[in-house]
Amino acid sequence: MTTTTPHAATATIEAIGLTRAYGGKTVVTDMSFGVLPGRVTGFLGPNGAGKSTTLRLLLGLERPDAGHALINGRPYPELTDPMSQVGAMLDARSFHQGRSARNHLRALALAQGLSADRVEAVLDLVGLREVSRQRAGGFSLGMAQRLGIAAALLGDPAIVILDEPVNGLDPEGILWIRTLMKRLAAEGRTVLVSSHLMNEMAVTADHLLVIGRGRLLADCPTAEFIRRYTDPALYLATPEVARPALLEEAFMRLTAGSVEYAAR
Ligand SMILES: Nc1ncnc2c1ncn2[C@@H]1O[C@H](COP(=O)(O)OP(=O)(O)OP(=O)(O)O)[C@@H](O)[C@H]1O
Repeated sequence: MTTTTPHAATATIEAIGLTRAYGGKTVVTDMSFGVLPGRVTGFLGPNGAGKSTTLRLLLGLERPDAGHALINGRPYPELTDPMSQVGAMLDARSFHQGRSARNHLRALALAQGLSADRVEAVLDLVGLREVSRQRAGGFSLGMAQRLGIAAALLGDPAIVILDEPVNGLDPEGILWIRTLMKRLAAEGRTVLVSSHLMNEMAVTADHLLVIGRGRLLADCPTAEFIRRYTDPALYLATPEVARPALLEEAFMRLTAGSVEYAAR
């Protein structure tokens, strides 16, 4: 494994030896990393690599078999005002299908002691005001993603965790989420986003955590990852401005032995 960034004291998300097994199969193994504020960190891995499981462990939705995870220095269940510290979207469609978008957000705000003003603020932020009285169950995937992000941002958290936020979106939706993630990072927030879309991560993520078969394979800036894992001849032959496009090649080379469902 390559670690070029030491676990700085300012990491707001920390995984320390996280390990999780299902039915005797270990899917996350001794995973340790720190995520820093002020940049977008991409969490990359092939299908089944353990990305979602790791995110659930960070958020206290599952208990690790070994190791632990810290959010702002504390395990998630010990956070006093969790939605104000960390906002997450793990599954865009996890809302009550019959409720309007506004009522869904109001219920979340009420449960967390957040003001109703925050509901209006996030509706504006994600561009759902016009449709906020419509039944969320009838939303398109793009609208559902926006609602999920609105819920994640309800508490104005300094840490934002998004699991595959651009999956299935049209170019306009992808551009919107990309711009939002960069803006949140520029505001000094910690942004951790999982994806298996290389082109997207190449232009969005400043830093990468790459995993394969439940193990951390790389933890370094995106540009360094590309330089390190691309075929050297190809890297040198590629103009600097085009190098983000090499992320896929670098990723494939690094994770070649870690693909769970490869065609043989
Ligand atoms: N609740 C569960 N019970 C049993 N096995 C599980 C459970 N959740 C995940 N797994 C298994 O753990 C492994 C890692 O799954 P996980 O969803 O974390 O990977 P992922 O990297 O997010 O994959 P994808 O990109 O396909 O969503 C997979 O083999 C998956 O089948």
